[in-house]
Amino acid sequence: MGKMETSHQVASPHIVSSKALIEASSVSKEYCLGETTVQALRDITLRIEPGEVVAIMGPSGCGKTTLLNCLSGLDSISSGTVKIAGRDLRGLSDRKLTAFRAREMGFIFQAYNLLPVLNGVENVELPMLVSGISAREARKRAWASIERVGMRDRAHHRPAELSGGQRQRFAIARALATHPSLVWADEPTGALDSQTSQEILDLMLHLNREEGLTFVWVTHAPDIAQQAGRLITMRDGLIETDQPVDAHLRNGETTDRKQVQL
Ligand SMILES: Nc1ncnc2c1ncn2[C@@H]1O[C@H](COP(=O)(O)OP(=O)(O)OP(=O)(O)O)[C@@H](O)[C@H]1O
Repeated sequence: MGKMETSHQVASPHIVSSKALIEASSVSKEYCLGETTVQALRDITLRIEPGEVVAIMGPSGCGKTTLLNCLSGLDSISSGTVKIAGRDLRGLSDRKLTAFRAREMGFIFQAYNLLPVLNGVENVELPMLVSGISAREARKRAWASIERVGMRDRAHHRPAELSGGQRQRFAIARALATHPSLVWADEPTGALDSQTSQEILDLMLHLNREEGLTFVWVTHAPDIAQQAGRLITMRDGLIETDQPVDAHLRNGETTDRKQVQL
């Protein structure tokens, strides 16, 4: 499969591809714990277009991370269908799914997930080396990606020598290095102070505007969610609301950033 043809051309919300980037139909997920079954997702149907920034909020345990894991193919679903760029994930073998994910999606986590013994550039290139890209090409792409997040002068530092915001920039560089069209972010600023958190959000929003990258954020924070283009709220494994975020909220024209309520 070639690259998603939507990359780099859909920063404007006015350009809507006829093909959804993410299409979930009646997705359910159950976890079996001995005699007990946890119904983590119940019949979720959802469509996300290329170029969107979507925030998912909801109380602890409502299924946000499970939804992200199931939509991205990190976890299997119990029933339903998930298609990414028209590709049904269940039709892929484990090996093909891993390769598809590595090529087409980036992941950002609250805990950065950088390896402490590697410096910044080595952390960024590692997943590419693992997925079989040549050392020379991986290094080239890693530097290009580090450039995009403004971390060139920190690239030879190990994570312990970096601030939280700088670590997250390297994690974003790692997520972007394969030029995915879609980036999943689970509490991407959860470990950061509010100013650094805003810088990381601004970076992601810039990448969305300038390069058409699609972002799905899982977050607890209303002030982050209201900077997305669309807000999905969940409760008990269900989608409770799904609506655009008002433009005036998104542009920060209000002083009350708590207006997005669960
Ligand atoms: N691997 C697992 N095995 C069993 N149950 C699980 C597993 N992962 C999640 N669950 C359960 O599924 C439900 C949804 O969990 P999930 O982590 O998706 O919630 P969340 O909304 O992301 O929560 P939080 O905001 O606290 O991170 C919870 O009841 C949780 O206990």
